[in-house]
Amino acid sequence: MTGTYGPYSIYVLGCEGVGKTAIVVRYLTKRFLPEYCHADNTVYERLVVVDDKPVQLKIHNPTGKGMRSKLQEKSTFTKTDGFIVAYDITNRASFEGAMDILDIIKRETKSDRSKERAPPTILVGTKTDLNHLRKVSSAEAHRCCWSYVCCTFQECSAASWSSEVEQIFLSLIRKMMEKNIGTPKRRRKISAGAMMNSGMRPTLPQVENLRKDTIQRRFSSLIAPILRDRTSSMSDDKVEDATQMSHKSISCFHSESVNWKSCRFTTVFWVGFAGVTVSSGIINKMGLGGCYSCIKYLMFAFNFLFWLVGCAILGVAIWVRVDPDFKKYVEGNFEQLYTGAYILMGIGVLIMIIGFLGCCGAIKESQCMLATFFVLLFLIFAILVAAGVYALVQQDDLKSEVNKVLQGRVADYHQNEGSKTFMDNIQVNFKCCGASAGSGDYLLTGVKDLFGGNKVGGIPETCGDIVQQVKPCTQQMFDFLKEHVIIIAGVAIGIGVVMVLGMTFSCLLCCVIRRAESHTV
Ligand SMILES: Nc1nc2c(ncn2[C@@H]2O[C@H](COP(=O)(O)OP(=O)(O)OP(=O)(O)O)[C@@H](O)[C@H]2O)c(=O)[nH]1
Repeated sequence: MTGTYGPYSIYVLGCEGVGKTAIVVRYLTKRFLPEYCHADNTVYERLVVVDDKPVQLKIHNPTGKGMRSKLQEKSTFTKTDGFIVAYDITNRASFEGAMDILDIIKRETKSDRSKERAPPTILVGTKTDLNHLRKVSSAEAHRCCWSYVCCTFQECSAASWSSEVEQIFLSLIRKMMEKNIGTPKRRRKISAGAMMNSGMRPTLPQVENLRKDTIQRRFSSLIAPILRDRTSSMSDDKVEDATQMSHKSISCFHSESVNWKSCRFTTVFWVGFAGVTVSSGIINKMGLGGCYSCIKYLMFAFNFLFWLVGCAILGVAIWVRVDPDFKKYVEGNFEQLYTGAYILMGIGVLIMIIGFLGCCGAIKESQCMLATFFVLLFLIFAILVAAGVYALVQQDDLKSEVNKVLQGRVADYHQNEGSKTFMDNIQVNFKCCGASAGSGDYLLTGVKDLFGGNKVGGIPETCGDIVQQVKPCTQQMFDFLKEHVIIIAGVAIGIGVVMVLGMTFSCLLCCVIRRAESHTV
């Protein structure tokens, strides 16, 4: 490090509430506080290192209130080396305000300096974590920025990424250094001692005060309702104790030199409190930020898959209904399969509709679509749970129904080719015979002979050997289900979890959208 560059004077300008303080504090402390209280025209002085060179900065952060009149002061432009002009991407008026400020900078700096000496300016779109509420596109801001001398454009979120904010300051500082403002004429080597004497401290008293102020204000507003709530059932002297303790703890922060030892217990308490309140505040103010986008795209991907599954089910159902080979097997024998195909078509279409609502609802951030998605998913979930419970409770009824169907097919086995194919398939696949009495079921079947007697049709070959012949198909089929109950339960739980996740995400997304909308109004 050869010497210190600067001091460079940077003005951070923009309308009220666009997040000027947030980006300055983010750059200087790498932190984001959801609320800031600061005096007008706060100046932060800091020594930073850029590309191995020490650079002294003076960052001016006037409040957005009455920005126009502040810009009438000529000194703002003559003594400034670089500008950051901020607007809130979710607030169009703040963008127009930023354009006005750029106009004023353009006008004022042209009269003071040559074009080449115009101070580097960065137009910054803030709060990109609220992208879903964006009112100013990056392309438009880029276009507008081009018409100003030495103006570049960047976007950032002080709430989410400190690196974006750092990049903004770094590029501005580099530009100021490139322009040689402050070097070598204004460059001076500043020793640590000289720095202390001149009042330029590497620490940040303003930021410390700001943080202390913010914490105090937040604590005061927090403690009031809590104390009110906690003390409502206390005796008078206990109320007095509690009030004194809270005052004592707050006064720890008020005192000029904080005596951490004497405030040990209360400090621990408040630090915990601060953690909870600051993090909940961040979540509230950020509209969930990156997490929100993550849920949004997860929701989209999940529902796109859901939609594809719906398409596949519909496709299979249509194929079952129209395929000529399948028709040969089904017609006259197992017409119920067609009913099944129609049911599958309905399920496929329903899944496609739900997937479509979920996809569009997530991408378009439509509360209406997301709510419909939630209601439909909830209905299906309820129906499936009810059907599952019914199947478990009414197992015996179900068994007798299946048995009836099989007995009908066994009775028809020797007369109807369809019933024969049907039973043969079941008997081969489940290694069983007949419906409820094994091969005995076939002894009662057959066609009447010429003399009117019962002609025994015989036991089908597909009933296999003597061991298989004693296994009735109804029992075998239910045993199969019992053996595979873990897999069936796993699949059912998997489907349930996916549905519950879908419902939770859609609810969460709806809440975030609603909260973010109310946050910007
Ligand atoms: N979601 C989100 N909120 C932000 C961001 N930056 C600032 N805010 C919020 O915007 C509000 C205003 O931020 P400030 O930094 O005080 O804005 P300012 O431009 O300094 O305001 P003035 O000094 O009044 O002109 C605060 O509630 C911040 O929490 C951001 O990147 N994302």
